[in-house]
Amino acid sequence: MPSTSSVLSTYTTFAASAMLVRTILNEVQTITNQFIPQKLQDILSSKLEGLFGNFSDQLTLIIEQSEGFSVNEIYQAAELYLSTRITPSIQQLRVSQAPREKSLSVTINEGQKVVDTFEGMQLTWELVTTENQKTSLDYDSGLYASETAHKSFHLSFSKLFKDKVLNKYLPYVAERSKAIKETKKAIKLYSLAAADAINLDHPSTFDTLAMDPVLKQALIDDLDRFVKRREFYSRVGKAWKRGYLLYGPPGTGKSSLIAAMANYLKFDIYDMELASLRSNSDLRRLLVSTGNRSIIVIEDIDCSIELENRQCGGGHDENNSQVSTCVTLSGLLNFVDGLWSSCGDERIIVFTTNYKERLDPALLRPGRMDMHIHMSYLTPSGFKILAFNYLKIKSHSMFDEIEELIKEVEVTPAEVAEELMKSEDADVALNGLVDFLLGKKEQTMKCEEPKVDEGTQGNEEENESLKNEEDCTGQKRKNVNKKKKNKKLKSFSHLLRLM
Ligand SMILES: Nc1ncnc2c1ncn2[C@@H]1O[C@H](COP(=O)(O)OP(=O)(O)OP(=O)(O)O)[C@@H](O)[C@H]1O
Ligand SMILES: [Mg+2]
Repeated sequence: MPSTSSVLSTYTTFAASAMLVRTILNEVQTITNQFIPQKLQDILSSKLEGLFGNFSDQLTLIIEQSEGFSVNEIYQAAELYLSTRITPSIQQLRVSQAPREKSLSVTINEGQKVVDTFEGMQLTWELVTTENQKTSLDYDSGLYASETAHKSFHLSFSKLFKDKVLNKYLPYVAERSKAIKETKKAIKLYSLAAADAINLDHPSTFDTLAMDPVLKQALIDDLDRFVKRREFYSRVGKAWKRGYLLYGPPGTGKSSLIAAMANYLKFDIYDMELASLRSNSDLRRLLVSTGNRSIIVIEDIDCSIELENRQCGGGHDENNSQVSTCVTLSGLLNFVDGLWSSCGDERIIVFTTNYKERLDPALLRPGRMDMHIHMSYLTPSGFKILAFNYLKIKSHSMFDEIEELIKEVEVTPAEVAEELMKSEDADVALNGLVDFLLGKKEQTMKCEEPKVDEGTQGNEEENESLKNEEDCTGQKRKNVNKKKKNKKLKSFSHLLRLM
């Protein structure tokens, strides 16, 4: 067995020769810079690197922006981390500000190097862009190619530190980026409609949300438990995921609740518009591309699944092979059960619907969605929250009257919010709200007039009464359908963009 000193001396000799080779390479570089055209220089230097590369004491880790279709979490972490490691030696920075972003985002530009130190190691980061990389997407219908610029970070350091970089430094970068993200509060909203994510700038929080206080607390506790239980999930062999089904009439705050959850957890939101996906494989591709610590939202699940019946069908692509043209329920369930479990960590999925009863029982089976949350019409305690949100008042002489009316009529938080926004003067706004509620009560009473007793009334009157009832239910249905129709155009992200 070689003695420690002989190993050391062999290593010293090796390191010395590596340094010598480096010096020679640098010299050659200086000479070639002066006399040889750039193209030839590149070829020569790559050949020389190839010849002597093995002697280099440097190791370079390539961190690609994406691996296949999935995002590379460490790339994203590095990008965020490096934005806090800008040193005076850097000559170019990339600065941007998206329309809804509050602050500038600063990143290093391609070709720029950032030198970082960590526990006695020196590490060099470089952003490298490769243009025109061909990507083939495997849709059910076949392949198609696209040309994209592909980015990667090259992280170089001494070969001696390989283990330390992999086991300590990179986890540190990931941890730091998580912390930076929390302080930046930059929650991203990804959707199919927009190529780039936008910052979620939705003001909804649990404090501003009017919902049953017990249910609200139960949900907050559930979320707290979920994010703390990394070890628990791995110990019991369960994927670290949680599913919520939000159901209730339009305007009761389902979308607002999702924004409140994202703001609370600092999770990004992925808005999946099932209607714009062509097939289950589109869905798979999209899901795999979602990041950790995110909320995946599928709004109006009843409408999305309805699509299956109306629009699903076979078709043929140019190669005459069968293609499916929509996402199916089973595709979705597969994802909830299986694929979902195998991609990533710390994810929440939220389905919303106006009609829980219309959902396929398969979706509601225990275990699929962990919590079913009913967003109901406004309650007196919910009204107090809205009054405080919109008018900054905690009490008012009209509160009792309003609360009584709220108990009698079905009114959504959205309707009340709209009334409260009409004036900054509390008296005016609350008076307007009372008129609105009285109008609603009158309409409800008209619709609920008792049915005539058989035999005591003439047929004509009976028919009139039935007609009246039909009008009311018909009207109710019509209203919901009208809202739904508008909603077809309105995804979660669309809604936020309009705000
Ligand atoms: N529970 C609530 N608390 C506070 N504000 C609410 C609540 N519900 C609705 N609002 C107000 O009404 C607006 C519309 O509500 P939201 O979009 O969250 O309803 P929704 O339940 O998602 O409706 P839909 O079923 O039509 O998608 C919100 O932007 C908010 O201003
Ligand atoms: Mg909604």
